[in-house]
Amino acid sequence: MVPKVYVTYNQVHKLCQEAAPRILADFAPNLIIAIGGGGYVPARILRSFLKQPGSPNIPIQAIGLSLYESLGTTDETQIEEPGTKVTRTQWLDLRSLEMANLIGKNVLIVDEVDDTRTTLEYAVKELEKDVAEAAEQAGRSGEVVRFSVFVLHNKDKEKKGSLPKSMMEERRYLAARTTGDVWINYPWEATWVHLGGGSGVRY
Ligand SMILES: O=P(O)(O)OC[C@H]1O[C@H](OP(=O)(O)OP(=O)(O)O)[C@H](O)[C@@H]1O
Ligand SMILES: Nc1nc2[nH]cnc2c(=O)[nH]1
Repeated sequence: MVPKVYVTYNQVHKLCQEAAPRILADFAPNLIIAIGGGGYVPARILRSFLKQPGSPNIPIQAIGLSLYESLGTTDETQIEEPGTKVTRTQWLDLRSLEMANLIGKNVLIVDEVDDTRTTLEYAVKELEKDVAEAAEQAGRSGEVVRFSVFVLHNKDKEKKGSLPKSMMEERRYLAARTTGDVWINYPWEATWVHLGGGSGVRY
C-alpha cells in the first residue's frame, strides 16, 4: 500500500515562494505553460512571486493532459492508477501570432507532481516539436524555445518517461521537494472540506 501524504494550500504557497528566486534567476520565463488540472494553482501562485516591479505579469497558458484515472473506490482520498497513454484534453496553437513571438524565448512548464514522468516527457516532447515546426514556418528554424520545468514534488523512483538530456544538464528542471514513492493529496482535490461554520461576515 502506497503511503498517503496531505499537502495544504499554505505549503503549496510556500513552495512556490521558495522556488521563485531561482526560477527568475535561472529560467527567466517569458511564458508559463500550466499542465492542467494539477499545474493550474501552482502556476497562478508562482506568477505573483515572479512579478517584477515595472514589468507586466508573465502570461499563463494551459495545456490539458490526463494520464491517471480514479480506481472508483469509495475512499474519500482516492489513489489513482496511471493509464497507458497520455490524453490531450487541451493544447496550444503555436502557429498563432502571439505564440510565434515566443521563438527564441524562455517557457516554464508547471505541474504539481512528477511521478512516472510520462506526462512531462509527453508535454516537453510535443511542445518542442510544435515549436520547431512554428519556427520553421516563420523562417527562423535556427532559433529555439528554451523550455524549463517546475514541479512542487518529484518522486524519487524509477521513471518511465525522460526529459531531454540538455534540460537536466543545464539544470532547467526544478522540483521544490523530492519525496519517496508516496501518494500526495493536494488541497484542491479535497471533497470533504466543511464549508461554512465560524461567525461573522463570510466571502
Ligand atoms: O509523472 P506522471 O506519472 O505522468 O504523473 C504526473 C501527472 O499526473 C497527474 O495528472 P492526471 O493525469 O491525474 O491529470 P489531472 O492533473 O487532470 O488530474 C498530475 O497532475 C501530473 O500531470
Ligand atoms: N494527486 C496526485 N496526483 C498524482 N498523479 C501522479 N502521482 C500523483 C500523486 O501522488 N498525487
